[in-house]
Amino acid sequence: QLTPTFYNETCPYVSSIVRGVIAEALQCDPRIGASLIRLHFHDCFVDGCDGSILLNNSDTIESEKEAAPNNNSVRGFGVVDDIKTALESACPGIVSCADILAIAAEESVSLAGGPSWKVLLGRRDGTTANRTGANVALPGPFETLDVLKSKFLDVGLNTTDLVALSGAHTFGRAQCVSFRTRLYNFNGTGNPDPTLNSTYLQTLQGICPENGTGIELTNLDLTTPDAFDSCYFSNLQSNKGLLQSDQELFSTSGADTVDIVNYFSAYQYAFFVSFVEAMIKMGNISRVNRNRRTN
Ligand code: HEM
Ligand SMILES: [Ca+2]
Ligand SMILES: [Ca+2]
Repeated sequence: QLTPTFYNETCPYVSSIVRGVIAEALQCDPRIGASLIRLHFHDCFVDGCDGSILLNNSDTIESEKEAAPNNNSVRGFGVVDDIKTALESACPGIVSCADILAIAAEESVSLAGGPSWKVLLGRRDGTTANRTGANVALPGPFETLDVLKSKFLDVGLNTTDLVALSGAHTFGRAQCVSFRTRLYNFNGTGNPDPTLNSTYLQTLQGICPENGTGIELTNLDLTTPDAFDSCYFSNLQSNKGLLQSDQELFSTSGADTVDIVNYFSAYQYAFFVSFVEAMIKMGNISRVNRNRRTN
């Protein structure tokens, strides 16, 4: 059972140490907080929050880092190493890597102006990685809302959690490959995605030429790219979601997610409350409860 007081005796300053390293890294990399919360998400969805995403290839391990949703996309491992180094000097052998990712996610959100919360701690690091699991369980930007919902349900997260957690796209960047089909030939129609604002479409076409490399970067939230706020949801209301999976939350006709988007857009505080609740649920995903669900 996880508890916020897990390191009170053994590493009382763990959170401020993690925060300090991230604050330092943010000075030269305003994107790093976004990258860190994404690592926690991609860890927890695959065999629970056990640090599995951090393991490298070896004779016995096929890393998750090279699974399709992660390869050449997730980043921040150097800062995780820096955090680990700082903690090893303050409290050697105490803090698990899975807990480092959970604390780093919370500190990243609060440093970007979002909510802060008491992170539940006491996760154990696993010794195995699951590349196939990562390919199967992690959501993709071209998936339908129904598929996204079911991937979240598989790990015990409901539709409100899906919408709230998608709000993490209020900061960070994406590569053109993650949304370029929307700009030129959407679903083989030969036309752009009709749910994409036409001015924003032109901007994005300028950033992502049809025959470009696809690794060009742009902000997930065009309004406040580095601030953790509810602009992600107001963007969706004006058809300015970057990923197809973002815009679907608002543009899928008749979907129960539309009211939730409108609510989070109108009441940033409600978004923050639901986001915290969903982050705590996500941080509680364990391999055991996943097996129980899928057996
Ligand atoms: C709902 C399903 C989701 C899908 C389909 C999705 C997909 C993506 C994609 C395609 C990218 C850009 C990757 C790239 O181009 O390299 C991205 C970035 C990001 N995602 Fe998600 N995501 C989802 C949910 C989440 C959740 C639940 C969180 C965290 C709670 C999250 C946090 C982020 C962040 C912060 C970034 C930017 C990372 C950076 O700048 O390094 N996403 N996501
Ligand atoms: Ca994991
Ligand atoms: Ca923002």
